[in-house]
Amino acid sequence: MMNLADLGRRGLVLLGCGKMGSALLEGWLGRGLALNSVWVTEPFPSDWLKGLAARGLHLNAPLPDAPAVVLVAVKPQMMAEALPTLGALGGGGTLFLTVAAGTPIAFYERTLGPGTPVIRAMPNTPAAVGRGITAITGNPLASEDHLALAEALLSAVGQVVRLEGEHQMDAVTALSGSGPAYVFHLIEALAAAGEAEGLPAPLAMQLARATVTGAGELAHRAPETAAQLRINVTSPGGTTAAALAVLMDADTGLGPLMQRAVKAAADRGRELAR
Ligand SMILES: NC(=O)C1=CN([C@@H]2O[C@H](COP(=O)(O)OP(=O)(O)OC[C@H]3O[C@@H](n4cnc5c(N)ncnc54)[C@H](OP(=O)(O)O)[C@@H]3O)[C@@H](O)[C@H]2O)C=CC1
Ligand SMILES: O=C(O)[C@@H]1CCC=N1
Repeated sequence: MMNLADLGRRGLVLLGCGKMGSALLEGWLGRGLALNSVWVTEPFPSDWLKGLAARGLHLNAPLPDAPAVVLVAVKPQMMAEALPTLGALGGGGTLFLTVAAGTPIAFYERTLGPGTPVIRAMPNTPAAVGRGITAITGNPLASEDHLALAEALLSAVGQVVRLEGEHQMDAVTALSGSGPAYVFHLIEALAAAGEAEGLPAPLAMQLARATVTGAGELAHRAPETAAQLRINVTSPGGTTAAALAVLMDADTGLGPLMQRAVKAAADRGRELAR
């Protein structure tokens, strides 16, 4: 694991520091990255960022000539406006690590110059509690050292997996990038169903939230497969089996519904890439 303090000499730049940029920065600072080795470009900085700036982080200040890494964490819709401001850093040994959904590596190469190492990463918001999962893939100029550096940076907020190539990125975005939202919606839907069965709203929400987070933690820690954990809950002829008959219906169950949802997200990723 690379020592984040090693980045201090050349510096690390964040272009955009909203939810995802902040989650990553918090993880890095927690692992010993020095505040004065971080430059953040962000039009509307949070109070948290302003507090860090008071303690040495460079906020909306002139950038170093050749930082080790630029993390790009603006929304894809802002990319065409934001990225060209860093054009001077392209092609000069700075690794561009981007978490933006949809925007293809070719866009960065066009904007920053073909000699620029680019790694595209797809994290997710459990990064905020160190339990994210991030998938990465790079252009041909991204060396093994660059990939290892990206892995070291991103492992500060959870697991990291390498993809076979960029062609897998839309599916990954639709599964793990957007996936936490599906789980949060499951909590909402479960609570609403409990209310429909007569429970008061606060109790239904407490039960639903604890059930989803508890089941998630069990899935995280237990050696069994998800299928076995499901079977462990299901008494023959009991209540769970009755619910699963609905949820596992081949036509109207959660399987085909989830396929439609994930396909919609992947299709949107492909649209954003155009
Ligand atoms: N949220 C998620 O679950 C995930 C997000 N991503 C990707 O991460 C990226 C960031 O998303 P997220 O953190 O949620 O979004 P946010 O809107 O929270 O963060 C984006 C930040 O970039 C800032 N910004 C806008 N224009 C510029 C500019 N010209 N220069 C510098 N900064 C600018 C925005 O400022 P302002 O608010 O003032 O406009 C904002 O603070 C996106 O590309 C998204 O696709 C990837 C995986 C998961
Ligand atoms: O909704 C989005 O576009 C981003 C990408 C993955 C999660 N959030």
